[in-house]
Amino acid sequence: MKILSAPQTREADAQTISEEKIASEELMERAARAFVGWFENKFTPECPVCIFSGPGNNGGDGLAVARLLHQRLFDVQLYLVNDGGQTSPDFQLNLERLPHEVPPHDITSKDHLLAIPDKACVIDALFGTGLSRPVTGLYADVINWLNEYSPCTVAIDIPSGLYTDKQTPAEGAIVQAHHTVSFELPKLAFFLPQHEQYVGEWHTVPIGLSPAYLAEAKSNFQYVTQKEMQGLLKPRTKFSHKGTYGHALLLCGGYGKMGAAVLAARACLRGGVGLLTVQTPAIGYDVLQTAVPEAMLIPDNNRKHLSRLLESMEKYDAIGIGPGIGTERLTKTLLGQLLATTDLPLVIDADAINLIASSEKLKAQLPKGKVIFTPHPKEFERLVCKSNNEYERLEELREFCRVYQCYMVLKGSHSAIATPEGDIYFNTTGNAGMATGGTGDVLTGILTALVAQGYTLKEACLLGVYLHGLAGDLAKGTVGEIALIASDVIQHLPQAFQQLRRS
Ligand SMILES: NC(=O)C1=CN([C@@H]2O[C@H](COP(=O)(O)OP(=O)(O)OC[C@H]3O[C@@H](n4cnc5c(N)ncnc54)[C@H](O)[C@@H]3O)[C@@H](O)[C@H]2O)[C@@H](O)CC1
Ligand SMILES: Nc1ncnc2c1ncn2[C@@H]1O[C@H](COP(=O)(O)OP(=O)(O)O)[C@@H](O)[C@H]1O
Ligand SMILES: [K+]
Repeated sequence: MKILSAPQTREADAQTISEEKIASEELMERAARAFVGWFENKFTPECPVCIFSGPGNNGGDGLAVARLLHQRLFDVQLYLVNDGGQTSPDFQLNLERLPHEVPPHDITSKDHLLAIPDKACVIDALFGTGLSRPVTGLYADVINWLNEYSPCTVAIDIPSGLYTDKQTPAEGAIVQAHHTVSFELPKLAFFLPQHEQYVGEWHTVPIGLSPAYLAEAKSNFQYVTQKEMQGLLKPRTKFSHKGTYGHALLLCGGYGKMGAAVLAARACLRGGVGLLTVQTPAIGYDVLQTAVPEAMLIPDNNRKHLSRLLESMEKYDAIGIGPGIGTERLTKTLLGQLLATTDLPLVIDADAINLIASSEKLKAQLPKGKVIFTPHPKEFERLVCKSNNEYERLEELREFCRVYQCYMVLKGSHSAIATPEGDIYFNTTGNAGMATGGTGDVLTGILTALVAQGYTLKEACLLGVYLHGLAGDLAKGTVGEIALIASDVIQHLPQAFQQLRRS
């Protein structure tokens, strides 16, 4: 699903209004109703509501929400914050529609701010996507005060003060919301870790924006939905056999890190691969044969580290390399030989990324259109560069994938999947329980399995990252976030496949 920029959001609103031949106030009413529908599911009328409206249409939403919540028996206090600027026509209209039981209180100085009741919910309707400069002055005073005293803040559309799709200047105040309820689509800002403290949990509510506009809009940024992923999942056919589902080769494990190989191998098998061969250092032989009996094993000549490239790779369909391999010279040489000689698709993770990051020669050998990198932010920094902020990092991610014609999964809360064409897809599954050693090795196994089964590299990235997060979410359902370990993710992968198939 596309993520729109702030100007595109305005265009989408305008096109909807013109196609449906409705007044803009009607779209605002729809938006307010959608917000109130969400709000009523979350809060009961016992909870007092304090609404802070700014001068534009976001403020107008706040006014319409005040009227609708009052009709639904909520106790509403309404504050109009204005430093003397003009208000929008739809703001004015909704001001006139307010029932007399909801008298607006003007806030033109911070001295006008009144204490917020203990159990109240604050609705932030100061600014939305029309924010045109960093928030300072009176508005910043109100925002700072809310951030200090509001027990619970719900932002309409976007936390006030936060830029929709670019870096917010440091001097601007930003609302720290507990929930953000965005109209129709999430904003790019919601996917970036630096904004967690502002956005809180985000939700979207449909307001019926023009499907034609959404279909035609050009955006390099998308987010992954369950429906799209369901469409990618290939069925297993009746007369298929293990050869149908590909033969994966994993090069992984090292002294003290055989667990990484076990996790990657188990995940690869649970990822549906037909056959799996694992090449590990010789000390891993017993470990793997015992822990993963379904996998075939090729012990390396070297006891502790991978050192020898297999003579023939013909029978394999995909190679995954990296988990637990370390950064020994021998292993670096092997990696160089692999990059120079193979024409198989490669999933490159962990120390294999670090080895490539340390060598321009290895970078130059990367085969075009054949590689998926799966760095976490630190590995990304080594492989690509350090960034000043997360918008810059997204641009560097796109540029790297364009130059090297590779795919990359930049792992995190919303892992970003980048393609050589310059598109970035944000994942929407997963949870903080997955922030534990070994979950990345599991992802490498899953991606290698999907590529070996014939999914394109892009499909494998999208589907693999989604399923990995979904398995993590299902694991959270049984063991919770705190105790979750990487093996739990593998254990819930079967359920993740089944859930996606059924949904
Ligand atoms: N018809 C529409 O266009 C719809 C708009 N909707 C709402 O409208 C919002 C966008 O409304 P607007 O475009 O009116 O913009 P906003 O309400 O976000 O803000 C614009 C107003 O704030 C002022 N302003 C901007 N930055 C400021 C700053 N840093 N300090 C002080 N004043 C500042 C502008 O001069 C203008 O008066 C959306 O986020 C959404 O909440 C929804 O009601 C859906 C329909
Ligand atoms: N807060 C989080 N929310 C969702 N997913 C997360 C979170 N933290 C980590 N993950 C996921 O867990 C995995 C961690 O990978 P990585 O850091 O490489 O771990 P390791 O190297 O220990 O295997 C990634 O797929 C990442 O997206
Ligand atoms: K807002």
